[in-house]
Amino acid sequence: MSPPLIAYSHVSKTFDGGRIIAVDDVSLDVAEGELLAIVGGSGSGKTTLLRLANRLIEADSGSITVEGEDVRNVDPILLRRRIGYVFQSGGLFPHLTVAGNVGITPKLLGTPIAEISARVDELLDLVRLDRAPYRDRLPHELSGGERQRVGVARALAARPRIMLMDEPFGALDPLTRDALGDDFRELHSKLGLTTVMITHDMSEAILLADRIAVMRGGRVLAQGTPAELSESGDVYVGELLRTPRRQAERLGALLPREGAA
Ligand SMILES: Nc1ncnc2c1ncn2[C@@H]1O[C@H](COP(=O)(O)OP(=O)(O)OP(=O)(O)O)[C@@H](O)[C@H]1O
Repeated sequence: MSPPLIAYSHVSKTFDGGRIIAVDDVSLDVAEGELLAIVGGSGSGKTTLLRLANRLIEADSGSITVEGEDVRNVDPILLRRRIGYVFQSGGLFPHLTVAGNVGITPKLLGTPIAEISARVDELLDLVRLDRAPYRDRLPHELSGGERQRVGVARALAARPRIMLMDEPFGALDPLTRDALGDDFRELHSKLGLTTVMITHDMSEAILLADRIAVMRGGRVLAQGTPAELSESGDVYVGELLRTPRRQAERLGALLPREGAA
């Protein structure tokens, strides 16, 4: 088996002079080509764990390797160029157009203007946004789903092998969320990405991810495929896993059968 693309080994991070333990002795491997979902309640340490990988946050102890290199030995700017990052709310620059946002990294890298323009078109195609109507719009002229598509396009601009996504579809209506989730899963496979995606929604994690890590109180309680997670004796993990099935059963009982409506 090839070595993990991202590996956390006994990583801890505290804030506020040690009073807040955000990440507590976490060891976690992300294999090449894998889509790993991190699931957990608010404040369980998901975002902190994600941002430790691209050094938006520095660990107190333990080690993190990305593509075999200890992140402490890599210049943070170069590291972030290798790792796409998608924010919960898109995180777009409000004063830049869609093309400006998507092309910002190639521009910073000194790419010639004509090439940037072609790359922007290519990226908009990848995330299924029509070029003509969207290129020149500002972020506030987009729907939430469109903003997230632009956020994904921008994160892919420097052709990273790794994508970190912080609740990318969390604030969207269920249909848009499903469509974006499916589209991203396809992109992930097509581009051969390795992705770590935060979600608080176990159904989304089961549907999209290859493996799931469950966090609570800064610790990873369990990790594995849904089948492996169901073997975990942890009560909280069991509760999280039962929720989607319970919802499906209740909906199944309440909704008329397809065709009968
Ligand atoms: N910069 C910071 N300064 C102080 N405390 C912080 C900081 N960042 C995070 N924390 C605390 O660390 C803990 C973990 O936060 P984190 O944002 O990683 O959780 P999360 O699981 O991503 O939450 P959410 O789902 O609400 O985004 C929380 O108690 C949070 O208040």
